Amino acid sequence: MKNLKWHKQISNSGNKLGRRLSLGEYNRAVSWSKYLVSPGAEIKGEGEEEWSADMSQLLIGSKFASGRHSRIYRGVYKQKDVAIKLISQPEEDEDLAAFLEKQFASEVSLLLRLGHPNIITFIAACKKPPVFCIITEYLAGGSLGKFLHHQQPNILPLKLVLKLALDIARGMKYLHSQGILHRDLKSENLLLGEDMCVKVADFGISCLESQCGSAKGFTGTYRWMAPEMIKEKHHTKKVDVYSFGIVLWELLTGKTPFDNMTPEQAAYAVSHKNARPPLPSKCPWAFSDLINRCWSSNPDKRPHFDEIVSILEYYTESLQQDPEFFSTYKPSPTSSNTILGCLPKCNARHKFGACKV
Ligand SMILES: Nc1ncnc2c1ncn2[C@@H]1O[C@H](COP(=O)(O)OP(=O)(O)OP(=O)(O)O)[C@@H](O)[C@H]1O
Repeated sequence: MKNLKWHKQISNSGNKLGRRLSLGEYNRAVSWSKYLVSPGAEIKGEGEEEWSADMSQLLIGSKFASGRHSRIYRGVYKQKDVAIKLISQPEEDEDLAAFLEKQFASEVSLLLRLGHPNIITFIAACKKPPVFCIITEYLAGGSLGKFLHHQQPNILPLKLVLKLALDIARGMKYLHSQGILHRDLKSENLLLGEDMCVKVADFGISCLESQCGSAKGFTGTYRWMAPEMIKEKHHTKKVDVYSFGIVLWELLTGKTPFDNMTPEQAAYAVSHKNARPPLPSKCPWAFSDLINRCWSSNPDKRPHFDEIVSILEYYTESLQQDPEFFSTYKPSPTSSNTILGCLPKCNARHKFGACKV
């Protein structure tokens, strides 16, 4: 909170704080915020009382990121550092406006029911068409994608790769245990908090498994998207496991998947030619085996997150006992059975310290 220069206070009392804004910034801030400050009638829909933000308690700071249809601002809500996602409905495109409203409602209703150290914490939301806002905890480390792209390729210590992978897998295991599919798991939607704790974020296209429907007209991100989803076929929780395999590859390489292709070319190569990003030549077997299983073209062959968490915990425990674990660990013909057979005895425990809630 300390170093923030607030440029806008969104409350009934108007703009109280501020550095000088550039004209562009000022126009943008005003054009977005006028909807939030307008005193007009605010009709609360069903269940809205539960999450509706008290706007007099909200300070909006500077914009620090953008999504396809959103802008993300830093802010303070009830004395807590927060991130505020502002979504604005375009006036000229009714279909998109309706889609964004539906997406907002769905994201809020899913976020409301979640509570886990590896899932972003929802704080409140506001609905003042044509602008909606979602307030979540602010994660100072930014996205995992940004973090990885600032590293030299292939040099993240394996211990850190393991810790980050385990955080993500635990968040996803919890999400699936709640019957929710994320459907857009990628390094840009994974945020870094204190102590390099990773939290899963952006539930804009997530759904309850029972209500997901087909993937027709789907807007996920091709480079991370499972082949059955690209083909708009029936899909299950296993689409997230596929995306996790790609994220694991990103953690090991620090690269963007299929960076020599357009997203559409990547989608075609994955779904019609079974293409996958190349594994590094020195990739420890323990990781290459897990990645290959996760991004298998047959969803049934992909492990569940329960198993992924167990495997990663086993690796963590083994690495603590033997610093050479990754270079000495070799596959046996029944490799995955070997790991799983060992798990109850190993009773692997996470020693990196849990993320703070
Ligand atoms: N709570 C937060 N703390 C820190 N950074 C955040 C937070 N929420 C979002 N961001 C940043 O903003 C970016 C976009 O956020 P988010 O993915 O939620 O928006 P979006 O509109 O759904 O984007 P898209 O539709 O393009 O996926 C993230 O990649 C991240 O860098």
